[in-house]
Amino acid sequence: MAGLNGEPFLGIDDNIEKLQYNNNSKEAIDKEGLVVGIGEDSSNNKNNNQGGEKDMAGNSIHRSGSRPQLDLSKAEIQGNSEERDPTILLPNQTDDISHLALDIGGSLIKLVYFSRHEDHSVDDKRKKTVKERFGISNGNRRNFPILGGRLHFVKFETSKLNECLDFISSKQLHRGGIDSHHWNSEAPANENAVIKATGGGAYKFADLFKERLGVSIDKEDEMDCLVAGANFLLKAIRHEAFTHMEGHKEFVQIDHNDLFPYLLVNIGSGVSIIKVDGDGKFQRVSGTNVGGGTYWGLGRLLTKCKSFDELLELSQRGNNRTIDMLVGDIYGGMDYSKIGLSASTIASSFGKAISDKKELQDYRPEDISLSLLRMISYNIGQISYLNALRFGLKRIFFGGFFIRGHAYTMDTISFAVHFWSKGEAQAMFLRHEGFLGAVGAFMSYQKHGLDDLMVHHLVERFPMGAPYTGGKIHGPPLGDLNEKISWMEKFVLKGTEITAPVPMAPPGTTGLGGFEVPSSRGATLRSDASALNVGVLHLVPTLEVFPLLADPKMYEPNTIDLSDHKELEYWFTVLSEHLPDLVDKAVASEGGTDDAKRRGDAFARAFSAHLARLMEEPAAYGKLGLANLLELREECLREFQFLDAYRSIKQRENEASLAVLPDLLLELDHMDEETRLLTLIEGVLAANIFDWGSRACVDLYHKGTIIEIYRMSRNKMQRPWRVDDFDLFKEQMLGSEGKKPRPHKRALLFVDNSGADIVLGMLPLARELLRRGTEVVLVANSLPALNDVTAMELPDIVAEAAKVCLSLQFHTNLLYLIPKMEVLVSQHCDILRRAAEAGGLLVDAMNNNTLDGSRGNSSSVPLMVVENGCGSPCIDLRQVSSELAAAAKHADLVILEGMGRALHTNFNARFKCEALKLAMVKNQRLAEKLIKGKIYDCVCRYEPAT
Ligand SMILES: Nc1ncnc2c1ncn2[C@@H]1O[C@H](COP(=O)(O)OP(=O)(O)O)[C@@H](O)[C@H]1O
Ligand SMILES: CC(C)(COP(=O)(O)O)[C@@H](O)C(=O)NCCC(=O)O
Ligand SMILES: [Mn+2]
Repeated sequence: MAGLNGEPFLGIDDNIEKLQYNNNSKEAIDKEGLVVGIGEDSSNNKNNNQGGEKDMAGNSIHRSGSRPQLDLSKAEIQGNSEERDPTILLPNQTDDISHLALDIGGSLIKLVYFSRHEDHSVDDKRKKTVKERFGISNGNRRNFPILGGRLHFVKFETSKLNECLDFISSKQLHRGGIDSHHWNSEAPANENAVIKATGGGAYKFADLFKERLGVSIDKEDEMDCLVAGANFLLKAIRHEAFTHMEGHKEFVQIDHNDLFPYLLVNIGSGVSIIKVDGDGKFQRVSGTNVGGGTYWGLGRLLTKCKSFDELLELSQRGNNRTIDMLVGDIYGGMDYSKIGLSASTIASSFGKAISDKKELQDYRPEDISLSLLRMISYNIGQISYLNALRFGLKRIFFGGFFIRGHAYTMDTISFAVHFWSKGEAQAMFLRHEGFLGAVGAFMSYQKHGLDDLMVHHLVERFPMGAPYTGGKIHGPPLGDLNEKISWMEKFVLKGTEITAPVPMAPPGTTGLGGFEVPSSRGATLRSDASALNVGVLHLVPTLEVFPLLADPKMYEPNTIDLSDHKELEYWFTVLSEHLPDLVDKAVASEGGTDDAKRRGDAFARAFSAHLARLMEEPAAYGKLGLANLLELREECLREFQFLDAYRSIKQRENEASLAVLPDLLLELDHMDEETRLLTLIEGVLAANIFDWGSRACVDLYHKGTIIEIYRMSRNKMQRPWRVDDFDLFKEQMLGSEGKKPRPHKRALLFVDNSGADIVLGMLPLARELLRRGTEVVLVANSLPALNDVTAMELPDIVAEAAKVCLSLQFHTNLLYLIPKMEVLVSQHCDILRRAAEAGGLLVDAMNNNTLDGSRGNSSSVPLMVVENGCGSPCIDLRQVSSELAAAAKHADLVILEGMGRALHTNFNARFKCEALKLAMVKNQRLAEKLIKGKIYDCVCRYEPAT
């Protein structure tokens, strides 16, 4: 069979080396015109497919029965009431809802505010068809304004209330938010605007709020709010709670059904100790007046520090032995081992200050600060333990801003709890430490329905520039991109502040109740502004857990453990080295303008800053996996408005691949079933080489045209592959000993890259499944990531593929050469078109292109496209789109393709149905680690249903 340029298309080519290294000649380029390369593309085809419909799926964490959630009066069904979930109109459900809640404490004001997503989602034909087919409707979308938005966390010093008021006013948060579409600057201020607030300041400053902002404060009980906030965060945020012992931070998986009872210790200015038995069920069992205010207040007097952070920073260079009286001081350097006290145990905090003839100025402020910090932390830990003991509680969660993510503080508290409970009780900390009350106040808005959200509905993102607005203000993303870029530019001049490490306390305990001095790693404490441990919470109620996961509770998306520091270092280097090239592509994708260059620079700085931050503190943003890093990079690009950096590369590769698709299909159709299946799988593996995220591959692309590289890759496809379950898969598909198995009912194909990968790899495989009578659902990204194909792009690609196949029927040259092919062609070339039509993919694209005029063959099994809900090269199957979840319901085969989706993530995932994982390993280290192989080895892993 003749392929491109008369060469056998799939046949073994013994000139691999030549193709690989010598064929980048001008001639080769001109002949095929298909050189893989960077192209400038000034087209502004920005596909932003974010946001979308909300489907509450009916699962809820908790509903507090007494709270009216919706005003249902005069509700009526809109449209067809026969529909499964018809749209319900709620005329009396008002949207005049406040988007802000406050916790005004003795030291700090905490703000939680909401901003709406800009809804760019277009309900294109594909989406409509998918919705109809899978019975997804907007009807059960709860009409809550809170759905499809973001929660931001900000704090101010209470003494600077004016800054806080300015902030609220500048963002118009008391009026619904300046970035909300529903707010209109011309609209008159709502006379009756009310904002929920808790903490003493809600009483103390109510008049000031009325005066300055014209809003009334609706006061919520502080304890109610603390508990509601803690319960929500513990249930809804995956990596909220962690332990911190001897410098080691570990996230704790909270079992939602086994959360209560627990002890909540909130260390603010003062300390509240609360026994929590359930939602809204709690009792404040104790407290202490020796808390965060004590440390800051006493510390300020004794050291003359100007800020809390300065005081904390001092402690890192302190030595408490100069001030504290140790057991050894009393026992002449010996342990008091009979009662388990080492010589270094503090017998009396500040005890040495009595015997010395020294004055305050004779002590180092560093030592004073450390002594004080240790005294207060240890004391709180001990009191907490005693209360846990009183009620037989094993778990103690610590919140409040006294903790401030500071390693030594947490280690001291943990030590006290561990020591006194003899390891029976466990101290845990919360990432949103000081925001519990504010979150609780926000939840007290009856209409937000926040407490219906579950873990998989929330996505936390860490936008750059988030905490840097207006100097001292911490938390919110800079609204305006320009502002953000300027900030990034200024930051470069300022040096390394943002990347300054958070000191980690090294192992320093004696195990006997003593505590050594923390030897700080960084000389400075990371300024609070850059201690970005809390991101922006995106509320995406359409997300669902992939229903085919065998055991969602045990599921861990990441394959590689980045808690191994060597591993972390390696991947950081890979990502850093890839950055210049990525910036080039991104800038080119936006036309290479000055504005694009400026954004490109800012993106590079922002992403580098993230990397530096995570290198110092890998768990800063929650548990870190490779998938998170790769997603962070894509998010960061989007933040600087690079919506599709590889747009033109993808286009070029698609065109090149579509041009040779007919030849490939003809060859395939000429084969017997068994050879064809093997050739198809080979094809998928070979075409996975087109990966612009892999350094090695990108180097390769400079050595040949797309088709040359594809051929070379194919020719290297010798079995057995490094992981080779092909025979098992073949048996499932074709049977053995004459027994034909039933074809799969529906296959989900998680596709990866554009170009050859989708066109010459996955589409032919899809076509084979369709030919066998299996419905095929192509699962593709919702948003661009590297050169991955998106769900939005797929219908056009499928339409083009169907078109070129169809043209085959009229390819007289071919028919002349192989007369028998005529029959074959007319039987099979139509498969893609008919299936795509049945799947609703061709409505627009193919209207005028059907050559034989026959349309709408509904007897064909459908080929469909669903979006996966993500914009990353990897996929976390705990958070997928409702489309995908719906499509999965009747699927009995899952095919995951590519390194990101089948290796970095999901390599170990188990499914309720059969699964095939296909990828080429395009990274030497991963090949060694994962499959004890080498770069360009292939994985074909088949797993029966579990
Ligand atoms: N930037 C800061 N300014 C003042 N205090 C801070 C700061 N960061 C952390 N803290 C500590 O946090 C405590 C306040 O914690 P928080 O949970 O906000 O309680 P409150 O509601 O009483 O203000 C302070 O007493 C202090 O110990
Ligand atoms: C980002 C990727 C997972 C994409 O691979 P794909 O899923 O397209 O097969 C991969 O390119 C990757 O891991 N790149 C970094 C490693 C490297 O440059 O070698
Ligand atoms: Mn990819």
